[in-house]
Amino acid sequence: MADDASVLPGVARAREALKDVPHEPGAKKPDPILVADKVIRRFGGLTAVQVDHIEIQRGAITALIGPNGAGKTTFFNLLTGFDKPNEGNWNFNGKPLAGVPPHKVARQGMVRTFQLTKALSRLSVIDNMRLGGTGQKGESFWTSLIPALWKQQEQEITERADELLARFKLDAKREDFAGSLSGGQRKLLEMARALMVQPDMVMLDEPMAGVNPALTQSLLGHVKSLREDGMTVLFVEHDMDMVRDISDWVIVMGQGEVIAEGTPDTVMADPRVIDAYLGAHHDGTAHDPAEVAAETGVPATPPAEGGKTDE
Ligand SMILES: Nc1ncnc2c1ncn2[C@@H]1O[C@H](COP(=O)(O)OP(=O)(O)OP(=O)(O)O)[C@@H](O)[C@H]1O
Repeated sequence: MADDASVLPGVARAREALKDVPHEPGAKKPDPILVADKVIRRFGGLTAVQVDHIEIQRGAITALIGPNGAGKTTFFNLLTGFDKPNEGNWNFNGKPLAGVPPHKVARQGMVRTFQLTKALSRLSVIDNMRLGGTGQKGESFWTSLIPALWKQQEQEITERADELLARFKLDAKREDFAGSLSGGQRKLLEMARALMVQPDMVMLDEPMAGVNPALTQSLLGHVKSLREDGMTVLFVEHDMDMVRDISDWVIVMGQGEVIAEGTPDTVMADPRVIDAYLGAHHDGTAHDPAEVAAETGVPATPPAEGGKTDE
């Protein structure tokens, strides 16, 4: 667990709330912001997602991990309305969200970022931010008809965008094309843009991918600050250092299902998790367990008895 657990109130709150939750797939949480049931997504003969039950604790940082192809991104796409399940239901803040399109999901307070950033490269940084602010909670048809109202709203959107750019240290890049930013700066821009809708929950798909080490700490700091601001964070990540550093809870997917849940330490020592990571490499390509361990942070040594070896 991170050392800061004793100093940051958001961390202490989240960990206290989760301390008696059983370490088992589908575990019930004391105050879930998101509850999903029997979510299935098939692509032809392949069942990419088959999640029986999942709960995400409000105000905590939850990591969703699992080997390549486990269904993490597909599950994100389903929850946020970018894809449709064959079956399944989920509630966010007590309201059913299945079948709701992405912009309405965002209005309900659930936003996401993408593995490959979606910043519009030929728009300036500030315009990317402003776009993130359209369709806000409270914006109505009538507002759009009355110039004084939409001008006021436009001004509020720009003010909020500038505040966020300052917070994410992108204010110096305000007028630059988003396309000129580094990979890490784009990740920051995407996170900042997601906050334009003042969400309750932020879903980050591989926030560390392509980020150079100079920006890593800053990105981690921003994710932690979301929790301190009372937001819920759910993120997909392969970087196990990041998972260990910032997560209050970890959910593991393997072949579309939730196979384990718990605190970072217990999950990473769980034989089922180690198996899933090593098993995922039983695909005909040669993989050295040590290499897998280096990539995933999951120890290379399989359990002494009954564990799979990567032969
Ligand atoms: N649009 C699609 N059409 C067909 N198959 C798909 C589609 N999207 C995903 N899949 C398949 O569904 C499975 C789950 O993929 P998904 O991208 O959700 O996994 P993931 O856990 O996010 O992997 P990664 O960590 O590599 O991003 C994979 O076998 C993938 O090939």
